Amino acid sequence: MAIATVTLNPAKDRTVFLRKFRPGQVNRAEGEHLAPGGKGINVASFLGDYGVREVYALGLIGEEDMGLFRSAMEARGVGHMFTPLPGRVRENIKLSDLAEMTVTDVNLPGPRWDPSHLEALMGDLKRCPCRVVVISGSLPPGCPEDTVARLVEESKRMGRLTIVDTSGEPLRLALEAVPHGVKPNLAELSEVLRLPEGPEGILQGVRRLREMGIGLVALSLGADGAVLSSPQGTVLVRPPKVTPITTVGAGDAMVAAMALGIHSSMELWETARLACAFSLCAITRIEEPRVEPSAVRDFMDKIRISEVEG
Ligand SMILES: O=P(O)(O)OC[C@@]1(O)O[C@H](CO)[C@@H](O)[C@@H]1O
Repeated sequence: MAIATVTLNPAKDRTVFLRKFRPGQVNRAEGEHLAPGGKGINVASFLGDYGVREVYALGLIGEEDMGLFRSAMEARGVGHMFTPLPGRVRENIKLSDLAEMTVTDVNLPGPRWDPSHLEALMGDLKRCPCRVVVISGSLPPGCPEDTVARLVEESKRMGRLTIVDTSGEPLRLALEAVPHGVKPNLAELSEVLRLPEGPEGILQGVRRLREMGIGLVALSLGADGAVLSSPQGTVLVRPPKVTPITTVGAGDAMVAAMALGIHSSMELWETARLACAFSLCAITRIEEPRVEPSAVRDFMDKIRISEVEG
């Protein structure tokens, strides 16, 4: 049985490399890179890059860009069941400052949709022969805020295990539907749970998610790594120092590893190590394939894991 990813608001990511980003001034680019993206699309791509078979990408795709998204999936052996929308997919701009090693995201809202498109996507999800469903990213304008929660409930009714990666009110509502897994970053979780600052906030956030009944929690902490928690315990996973080329997709790579961990019944520590290695691959390489098995193996040896009092 397969892993499916659902992207309600995909994007074409245009990364623009700048020697130094100067807000309010004329910036001349050193180069650019354009790739089909959106959180669930990235998760499916990374799984395909890693050689996972039986991955399906589902989502609402502007029909003028359908060819680009289909061929990106096919090149990685990823199946697709895309619902066409009129027009194009939004283009998100990622300003990569090579001096500071930071990325400034300018994410557009995305195209209009109507309820019939969502029903079509629900139909595809029902037909998709999957066991794990990843629902990732923002919602297009006007899409009801409980859409992710509805997808979680529907998937659970079909006996599937869901992972959610979204933010704001859609995340709060999705948590009430109790997905199997969730991967917020600290800012996203603090916004929803109103956590205290510092290490206490991190541990409290993880504990509260687990108390809600969520089986696998991954709280991403940027360059500091991540805390992962399941009934097997709670671990802090720390990456080695690397020079990132982009941060776009770092969280999606972590979600891809979580999906694989759940799908293959991995131990918590194994999932944590894989999640960190996937993420390191995604930030150190922008050309495809971004998550190569040999690079994952190399990073795995350099990652430190410690148990944390949950
Ligand atoms: O606007 P959203 O849906 O929250 O995020 C969209 C996005 O920033 O997420 C991916 C990286 O995680 C990119 O491919 C894409 O541009």
